[in-house]
Order: sequence, then structure tokens, then C-alpha cells
Amino acid sequence: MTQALKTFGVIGGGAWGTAIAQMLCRDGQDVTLWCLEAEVADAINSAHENTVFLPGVPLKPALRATTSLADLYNLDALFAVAPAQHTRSTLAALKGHIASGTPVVLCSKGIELSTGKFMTEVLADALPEASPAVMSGPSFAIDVAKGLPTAVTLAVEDESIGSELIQAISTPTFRPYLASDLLGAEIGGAVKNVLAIACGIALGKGLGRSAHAALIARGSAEMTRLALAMGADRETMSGLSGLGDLVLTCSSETSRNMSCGLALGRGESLDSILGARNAVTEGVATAPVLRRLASEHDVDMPICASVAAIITGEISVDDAIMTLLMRPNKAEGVEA
Ligand SMILES: NC(=O)c1ccc[n+]([C@@H]2O[C@H](COP(=O)([O-])OP(=O)(O)OC[C@H]3O[C@@H](n4cnc5c(N)ncnc54)[C@H](O)[C@@H]3O)[C@@H](O)[C@H]2O)c1
Ligand SMILES: O=P(O)(O)OC[C@H](O)CO
Repeated sequence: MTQALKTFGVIGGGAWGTAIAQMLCRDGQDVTLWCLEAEVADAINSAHENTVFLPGVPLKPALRATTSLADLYNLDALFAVAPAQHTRSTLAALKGHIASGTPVVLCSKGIELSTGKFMTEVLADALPEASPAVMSGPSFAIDVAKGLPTAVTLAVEDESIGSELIQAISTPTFRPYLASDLLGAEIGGAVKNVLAIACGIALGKGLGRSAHAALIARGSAEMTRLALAMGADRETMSGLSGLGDLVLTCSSETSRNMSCGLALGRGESLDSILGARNAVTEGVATAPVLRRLASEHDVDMPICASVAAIITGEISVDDAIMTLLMRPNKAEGVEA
């Protein structure tokens, strides 16, 4: 089979965009990574290292970085990896400069706060001529950049584009599994970040591993409930982009979302936690908009709603825990 996709643009020089660019960069594939910050692009081009967002990982010398989105015009495929709140503006800058049907692989995990839209909806607004795909699953940037084994969901609308993307991105250590449920993959990626904050809070408060496991299981039920109400597939929720990412993020202290929750549980303020880090914590923006979305779909998501209330300052951590524990007993199951 001849290689259909040869030129790739990656939008976003954070940790994940850099890891994806590194993974794509191989013989016969030309990769350009757009970075917002000139110092990031300079460090990648001169020292072959993203010293700001992915320090300590040697990058392939063939990987080129730029600060001009014009360098991503008319490429064979794009990977959108800016934080969710900046996805619209970065995609819109490419309007009129992609061929109809160009695959755009959405890799950010979040919901747009101002509109309540998932990234596929943002893409449809900004670049309706693109062919959408969602790549999501348990994958820390550092693991992928180092070539450690990773498996993700690659959900595509167009099966033939899916095969071309698989050919371009898969390696023995990076294993994409093809799927067709884009919305389900997006729901999993966005909701798990909020649940990881909840799990962090519980552990930071010293509530123990039993409470932690209960939050993962009941959080999974919330995620599935929303997915079913919005028309996504139940199966996606038990796959890599659902359960897989939920388990990784909710059990890793290196996760930005879980570590944010841990610090909240130990009594730190949200402002001081976010102020001390140079990395996006998607669950913080997602929690309030997810609560709104759940209410619009008449879906009960008490754990996610509690995280939203803590983040917006409506309730203290202690009161949120008490409120969750005082809920009436009910039958187990997604519908409950
Ligand atoms: N880091 C991971 O392991 C990982 C894995 C899977 C998915 N993701 C997702 O990828 C997305 C990006 O996360 P990351 O870890 O690469 O970011 P990061 O935390 O490493 O870096 C922050 C990024 O935000 C960018 N940014 C800040 N302001 C911006 C603006 N106004 N316009 C455009 N970009 C702006 C910065 O340039 C930088 O690239 C998130 O949605 C995240 O959930 C991350
Ligand atoms: O560090 P986090 O919490 O943003 O999680 C990173 C990835 O989404 C894990 O799959």
C-alpha cells in the first residue's frame, strides 16, 4: 500500500503536541509543529528539545517547529492539540488553507466553556471542510515521546481516512484502535479529567483507597449515563478512551488533573495550584460546562457537579464530600 499522507501539521507545542509530532516524525513523513511561544520553537529547532513543556526528552532532529500557522497551510493531515479553550482560534486561522476532506485529528480533551461544544463541533464551525477524527485514550505525553507502549482510540467518520491515518501513526509501541464513535471518545476524554480531580481530592483528604475506587466506578457510571443520553455508544465507555483513560488519569499523581485534586484535598487554593504550574489542567474549565451540559440533558452527574461546585467556589471540599455521602441509597447501575 502506498503512503497517502506525507505532510503533517501539529497545532500546539505543549507536551502532548510535541509527543505526537515526535511519534509522527519518521522516514517519508514530514512534520511541522506549530508553537505559540517563540522560545519553544527555537529550542526545538536548535537544541531538539522542548525545554518548556517536555524537558529532558531528546527530539528527532527532523522535527521542525514554527510560530507561523501559515507553515501549516495545505498539508495532508493536521493534529489539533491546543488546549480545548484555544482550539477554535487556532483552527480558524487555517480557514481557506486546507483542501476539502483534509483529516483533522482532534487530540485535546475538553469542552469549550463559552459554547458547551465538544471539539468536533468546534471543528465543524471553524473548518467545516475538514474530515474529523478524534484520538483519545490513556497516554501521557512523556510515555509516548519516549516510545513506551501506548494504545489509543482513533475514532473517524471516514473509514478510508482512518486506514490512512493508522498507517501514518501506528508503530509497534503506539497502537491506535479504529472506532467510529467520535462523540463517545470525546466524552470519555473530557469527563475523566473532572473525575480525576474528584479522585485526587478524596486521596488528598485522606479518605482512602476504597473511596477512590468507588469514585472511579460511580464516575464511570456518570460518564456512561451522559454518553447514552447524548447518543454515544456504551461500548466506547468501556474502551481505551473511556475506562482506559479514566483508570490512568484517576490513579496517577503525575496527571495534572489528579494532582490538582490532591492539592485541593490537602487544603491548597485553586488559584495557588494553577498559578504554580505551567501546564493546562483541562478538568478545571470542563467541570462547570460539563455540569451545565448534564443538566441540559437531564443527566444526574453528582460527582462531576460536586467538582464544578468546588472549582467555582460555591461549596467547600468538606461540604461537597458530606453532600455526596448523604445522598439517598439507590440501586447500582448506570441508570440509577
Ligand atoms: N500532556 C499529556 O500527557 C496529554 C495527553 C493527552 C491529551 N492531552 C491533551 O492535550 C491538550 C494540550 O495539552 P498539553 O499537555 O500538550 O499542554 P501543556 O500543558 O503541555 O502546555 C500548554 C499549551 O497551551 C498552549 N497555549 C496557551 N495559551 C494558548 C493560546 N492562547 N493559544 C493557543 N495555545 C495556547 C501553550 O502554547 C502550550 O502548548 C489538552 O487538551 C490535554 O488534555 C495531554
Ligand atoms: O495530565 P492530565 O491529567 O492532563 O492527563 C493526561 C492524559 O490525558 C492522560 O491520558
